[in-house]
Amino acid sequence: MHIPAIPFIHDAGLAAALERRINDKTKPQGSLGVLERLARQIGLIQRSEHPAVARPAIVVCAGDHGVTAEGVSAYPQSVTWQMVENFLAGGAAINVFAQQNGCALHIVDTGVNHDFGARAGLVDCKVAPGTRNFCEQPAMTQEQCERALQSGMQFAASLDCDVLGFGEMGIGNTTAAAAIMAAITGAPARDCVGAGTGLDETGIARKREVVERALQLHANAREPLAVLAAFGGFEIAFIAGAMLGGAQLRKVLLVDGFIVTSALLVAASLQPALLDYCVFSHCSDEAGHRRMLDHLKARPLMQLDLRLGEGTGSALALPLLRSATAFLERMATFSSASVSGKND
Ligand SMILES: O=C(O)c1ccc[n+]([C@@H]2O[C@H](COP(=O)([O-])O)[C@@H](O)[C@H]2O)c1
Ligand SMILES: Cc1cc2nc[nH]c2cc1C
Repeated sequence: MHIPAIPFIHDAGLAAALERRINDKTKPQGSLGVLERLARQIGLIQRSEHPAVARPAIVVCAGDHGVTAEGVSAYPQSVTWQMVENFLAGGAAINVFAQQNGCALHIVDTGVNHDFGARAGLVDCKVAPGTRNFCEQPAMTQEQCERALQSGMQFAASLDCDVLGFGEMGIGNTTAAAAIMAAITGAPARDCVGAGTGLDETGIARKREVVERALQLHANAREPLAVLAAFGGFEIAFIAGAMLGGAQLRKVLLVDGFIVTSALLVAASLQPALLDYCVFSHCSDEAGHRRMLDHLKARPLMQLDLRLGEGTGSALALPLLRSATAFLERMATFSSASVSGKND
C-alpha cells in the first residue's frame, strides 16, 4: 500500500528566526525550558514564527480484540461498546478534559463488537466486529489492516485542526500493544506486559505467557505492517494511519499513552520523519510505556500516573502547548520592555 511521504520539518532559516524570537523575550536564556523546545517544534511544524494552537482535536478510536478470549483483561469485552456509548453521552473522562480545554472530540468505531446503528456523533469506520484471537491466527488480514490504516489517513485529512491528539478505547488492547512493542523493539515480553486495566500478578503472568506464545506463532511477522496485522487492533492501525495523514498535512501530533505509542512504533518504523511531528503528552503508569518512549528517544511532558487511555493525557497537555505558543506571541522583548540584557 502507498505510505505518504512526510515532509521534513527542518528549516535552518526559520529555526534561527524562532531562536532569536525566543531569546529576545524578557527571561534568562533557556529559562522556559521545555516550553521553549515546544515553541520551536510547533513553529517548525507550522512553518511559522507565530505558531498557534487554535483548533485542537482529539480522535478517540475504539476497537475490540479477539485476544480477550485468553483472559488478558480485568474487564469484559462489552465495556468497549458501553464506553463508546458513554463517550457519545459526554460522560467519560476524555469528554470532561476535552471540553475543559476547548478541544474538539471525535469518536470513531474502527472495529467494535457491537452494532451501534447509524448514530449522530459516531464516525463509522468499522472494519470488522473485533479482531481475531492472535494466539490462533493473525489478528487481521492484510486487507483489513490496510483498510484501517487508509481510513485513519483519510479521516485525519478531513479534519480542520492544527493539533491532532489521539486516544483509544478497547478492552484487551494493552495485550496487542505489548505484542507490537516486543515485535518491533525486540524487548522481551516481560518488559512489555503490564497490568492494563488492573490485572493482579497471576493475570499479568498469564498475559505474558499469551504474548510469548503469540510472538512464537507470528515469528515470521517482521515488517511493520506484518506486525500490525499479526497483533492488531483496528484502532491501533487507524491511529497509525491518522498519524501519517496528519503529519503529511503538517499537524502537531499529540501522543497519549501505551496503546497510542504502540501505533506510533508502527507508523514511525514506516516513516521515521513522523517523530518530528510528535509531542509526547505523558508517561503512562502502564509498565512498558517508559521503555517504549525510551526506544523512540521521546521525552514526555508529564508523568501523572495516568493509565486510562481515551486521549486523556493528550487533552491534559493542551494547556502546556498553548503556553508555549502564548509566551512566544505575547511576552515583551528586552527592548520593548526596556529590560537590560545579559552582561556582556
Ligand atoms: O493509555 C494507557 O497507557 C493505558 C494503560 C492501561 C489501560 N488503558 C486502557 O485500558 C484498556 C485496555 O486495558 P486492558 O487491560 O483491557 O488491555 C483500553 O481501553 C485502554 O484505553 C490505557
Ligand atoms: C471503565 C473503563 C473505561 C476506560 N477508558 C479507557 N479504557 C477503559 C477501560 C475501562 C474498564
